[in-house]
Amino acid sequence: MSDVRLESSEQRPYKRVLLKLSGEVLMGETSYGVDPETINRLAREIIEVQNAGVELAIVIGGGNIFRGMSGTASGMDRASADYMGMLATVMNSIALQDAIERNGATVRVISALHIREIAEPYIRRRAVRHLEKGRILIFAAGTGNPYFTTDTAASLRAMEIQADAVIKGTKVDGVYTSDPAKNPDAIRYETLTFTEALTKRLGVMDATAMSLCRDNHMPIVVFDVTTPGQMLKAVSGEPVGTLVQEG
Ligand SMILES: Nc1ncnc2c1ncn2[C@@H]1O[C@H](COP(=O)(O)OP(=O)(O)OP(=O)(O)O)[C@@H](O)[C@H]1O
Ligand SMILES: O=c1ccn([C@@H]2O[C@H](COP(=O)(O)O)[C@@H](O)[C@H]2O)c(=O)[nH]1
Repeated sequence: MSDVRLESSEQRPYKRVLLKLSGEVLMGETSYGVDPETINRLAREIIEVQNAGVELAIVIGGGNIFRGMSGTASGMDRASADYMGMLATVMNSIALQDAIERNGATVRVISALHIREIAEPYIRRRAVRHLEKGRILIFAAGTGNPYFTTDTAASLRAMEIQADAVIKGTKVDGVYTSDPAKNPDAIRYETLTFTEALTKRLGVMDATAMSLCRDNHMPIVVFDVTTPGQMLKAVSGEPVGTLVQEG
């Protein structure tokens, strides 16, 4: 793994980024939970980004755990099911914290729900201070509110910590004209405006998250985090995936 430092502003447009990691990518080739090899590889890439001089805060989804429990959750009160989803993100956050620490970097899990034995509570100014001190941050439990998603949590926290961009690492390599998992003829956008993404209902990120980023001028890069090396390229401003920004 390289240990490049990105010095010029042309090479490194992003000094502080919010990385949204899809929960499902943590599964690797397995069908549920966290694959040790995959999370270890992601941890190394995260540290590589930090070593390049980028301040990094992370929000992880819960799809690898929660989607597997959707049968259990069906018929449940929506808010209760959502709290289960948020707890799934806490488990993923702890797993990622462990993997990052084992690879030698300093990391803090900050939770939107109070679980003080295992994670710090979310206090915005404290979170920013951690970043300034060079610690990697993992925001667990989404927004702490039901009826939201971790995409929205990523957008919200990006605004709060004054990140330069949200980079969404997922299993698709960008935003397509329609869901590439369902339509093999879908075409990938290299760039896209928020208005286009919203009016065409391009489903890679939910509308609440998109609108929040649009209204607060926060660019989003959607990229394939299953391909090694893409994360560093995404924060370096190299053309990877799809850049969603104002027109
Ligand atoms: N227009 C589109 N372009 C790209 N992907 C799309 C589009 N519409 C739907 N998708 C789907 O969006 C999904 C985004 O995946 P992802 O797993 O990141 O979702 P998530 O809800 O953020 O994460 P999690 O797995 O944690 O719940 C992909 O599975 C992809 O097939
Ligand atoms: O702010 C939030 C974030 C998440 N949830 C619930 O958790 C699951 C898992 O998150 P994903 O973004 O789908 O990976 C989500 O489906 C919600 O049920 C939430 O309620 N509030």
